[in-house]
Amino acid sequence: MKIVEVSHPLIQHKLGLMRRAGISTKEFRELASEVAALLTYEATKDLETVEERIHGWAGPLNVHRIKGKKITIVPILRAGLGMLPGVLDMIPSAKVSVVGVQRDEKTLQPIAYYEKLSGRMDERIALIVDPMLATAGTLIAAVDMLKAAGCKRIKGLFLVAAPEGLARIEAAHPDIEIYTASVDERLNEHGYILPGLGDAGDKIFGTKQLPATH
Ligand SMILES: O=P(O)(O)OC[C@H]1O[C@H](OP(=O)(O)OP(=O)(O)O)[C@H](O)[C@@H]1O
Ligand SMILES: O=c1cc[nH]c(=O)[nH]1
Ligand SMILES: [Mg+2]
Repeated sequence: MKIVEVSHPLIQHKLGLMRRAGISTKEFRELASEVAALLTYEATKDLETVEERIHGWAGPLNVHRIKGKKITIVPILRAGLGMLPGVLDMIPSAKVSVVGVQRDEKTLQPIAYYEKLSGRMDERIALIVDPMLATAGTLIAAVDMLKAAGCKRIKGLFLVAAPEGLARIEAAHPDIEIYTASVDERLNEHGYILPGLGDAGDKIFGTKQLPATH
């Protein structure tokens, strides 16, 4: 399976900022989107283009445009929405297919609860976006949905991935490609990535439950 850990200095710098304890919702959100844009640049390097003859300011010339039905971005609710603006900045005309999968906090099993896909999924490249690839239960459920809809070419963009999850997705769906800003050390006993980012969804949406002060 193609796994690309994108070690560009800009990505590493921004990911380092995201790892600080106490980061604000605003800053985490901005950085998630910025890293997503940079991961998109890397993940779309191999897109095929076709030549087209146009009239330029100094006369006719050949230019390149992306071939075929192009891309559908697939944010996994909720946290994947935090990466969507950055991906759309790079591919403004992309269709968006929304998938809802939530991990049961006790069993860590994925629960699929929503699906609204673009048309002609069989002709599109799907770019799944989700900040965290932990046990990979969520990703496997999302890829199952996309393949059931006819999707043949799937890439996943993650801010951070755990080695355990990468091994599981490779066993389940070796034909997809993974792009991540970091392959971290491991999962803890609650299925959180270490050193990781903590709960990415809570940080993007500002829903972190603070301990009671009385
Ligand atoms: O690889 P896994 O072990 O399945 O875990 C990763 C999933 O967990 C988080 O979502 P969460 O279930 O917290 O939902 P949320 O986005 O609504 O917060 C994260 O955004 C991934 O979707
Ligand atoms: O570390 C993790 C694992 C799953 N979901 C998160 O938000 N963070
Ligand atoms: Mg969450």
